[in-house]
Amino acid sequence: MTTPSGKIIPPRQRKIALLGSRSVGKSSLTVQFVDSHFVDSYYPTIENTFQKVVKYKGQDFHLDIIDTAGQDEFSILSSRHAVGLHGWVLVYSVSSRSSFDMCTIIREKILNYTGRESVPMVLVGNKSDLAVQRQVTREEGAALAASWGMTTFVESSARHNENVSRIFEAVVAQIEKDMNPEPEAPAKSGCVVA
Ligand SMILES: Nc1nc2c(ncn2[C@@H]2O[C@H](COP(=O)(O)OP(=O)(O)OP(=O)(O)O)[C@@H](O)[C@H]2O)c(=O)[nH]1
Repeated sequence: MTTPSGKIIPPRQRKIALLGSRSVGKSSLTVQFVDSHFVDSYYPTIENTFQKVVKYKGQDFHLDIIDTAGQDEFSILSSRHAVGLHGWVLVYSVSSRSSFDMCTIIREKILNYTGRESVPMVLVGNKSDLAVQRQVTREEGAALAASWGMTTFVESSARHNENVSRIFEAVVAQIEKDMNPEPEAPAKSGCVVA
């Protein structure tokens, strides 16, 4: 990419991790985003890294997307999933109350590792197509995201490719905001719900 004056703008490298309980759809969201298809079968992930180039505000971003193993309350979050990363996607399934509760635990661990009060992060309620099995309302998801000061909350369906790219756009936007804060911008309250 070049500026109007011909100067080459190098792509920005950004590292993002998807974290959440087992079987919430972390791999499915990643594969849908990177390879545009849905995998119906379930293979527990150990860890995979995917690459994709996205454009945000005219700038190319090379994303390293780390699809992590599902967490439970006893798993020890690896420092590799907290330190040296730029952004995080916390995923739960709207059909699993325990996976929703797990997001709070994982967020605490990330904040502890990074020593920060907030980090670029997007909360995602996946499997929004499972209407009958729903255990967590959209309002509860949005309220949790807002209580953490997040500006975006996304409900997605990897199965139907709904709001999948929005998740990654939102996390890139959060990262850029975090790295280039606008001191003059008036503080906005509220959370955009997708
Ligand atoms: N109905 C529905 N099923 C989904 C959706 N996303 C994932 N699944 C299914 O849920 C199961 C688990 O999906 P994965 O993507 O493997 O979940 P994961 O979070 O990566 O699982 P771990 O590797 O154990 O952490 C698979 O059978 C998927 O087909 C979705 O949006 N809707």
